[in-house]
Amino acid sequence: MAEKSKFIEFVDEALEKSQETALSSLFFTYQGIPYPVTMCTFETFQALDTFEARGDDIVLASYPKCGSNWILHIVSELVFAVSKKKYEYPEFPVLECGDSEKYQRMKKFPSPRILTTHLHYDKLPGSIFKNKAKILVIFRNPKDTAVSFFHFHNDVPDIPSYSSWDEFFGEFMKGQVSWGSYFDFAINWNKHLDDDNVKFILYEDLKENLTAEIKQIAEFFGFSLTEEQIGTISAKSTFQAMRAKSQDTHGAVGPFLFRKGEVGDWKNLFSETQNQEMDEKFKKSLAGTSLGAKLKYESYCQG
Ligand SMILES: Nc1ncnc2c1ncn2[C@@H]1O[C@H](COP(=O)(O)OS(=O)(=O)O)[C@@H](OP(=O)(O)O)[C@H]1O
Repeated sequence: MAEKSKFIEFVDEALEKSQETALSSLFFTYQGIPYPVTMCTFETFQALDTFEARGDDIVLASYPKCGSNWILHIVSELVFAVSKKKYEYPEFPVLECGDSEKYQRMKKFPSPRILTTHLHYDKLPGSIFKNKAKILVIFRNPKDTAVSFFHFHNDVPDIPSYSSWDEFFGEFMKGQVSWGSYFDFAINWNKHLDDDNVKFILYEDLKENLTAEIKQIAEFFGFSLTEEQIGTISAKSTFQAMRAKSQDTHGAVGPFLFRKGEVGDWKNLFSETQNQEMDEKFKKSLAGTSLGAKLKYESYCQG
């Protein structure tokens, strides 16, 4: 049997810890943001300051459930296409997850290193900016994000469940979920989406025109690929293709992580009152901002 990847090894350990963790003790707070004790530690956050980014690191930033694994797959395939070397994850790719020694080990990893993160913009290690690593940030509409987050908790047998969608919705709106508030995350990123070395993409655009978006991602990272190569990567990056392989790539959690992959699933769970509450929150926090426009809220969250 093939050796377990670092990715699956880490996920399996987190699931094991989750079995013994009640929802009420799932989170610890670091610098005002709740994180799951099953994946993050205080010591690792302290050690994060020692992380030395490189100019050729590839940083993939997102709030949970916005398509992090999707862009990780796409970018890994792009790296593979240009280097002809399969990108192996020497560590669990989420920068802030794992033991506190990981940043020392990472010093030895060859470039380009692909790092994913759910950290809010102002919590990212300063060396990422100082050394001008490129950051691809993916956003998804907040209603589908919340629904995906809820299902992940309640569908994966070992992860602590909420008593109901209504309970989860309340916690999501308060930002009392892993990696904190979607809206704070968005507000934090809003001013930086047009910064040098930052590229914004929208889950819904990726869904609508995968090939064109992959081309743009390749251009952003300076990867030169033929139309044919882009087409091949696009075919391998559809929801169906990724879900079919999810057990091999992500272990037991795979089929739960690649759950539905649709736009508009929120219509199956949101009540009218919840719709109004989120629309109001969006209006107060993001409407009229650059990110607010980029999210195309009216198209994806209303009607
Ligand atoms: N290829 C492709 N096409 C469309 N949608 C996709 C794809 N890959 C992942 N996904 C969907 O992304 C959701 C999981 O998001 P993340 O990978 O960010 O999750 S995590 O925060 O890292 O756990 C989760 O959304 P839901 O299906 O709505 O739950 C995944 O299905």
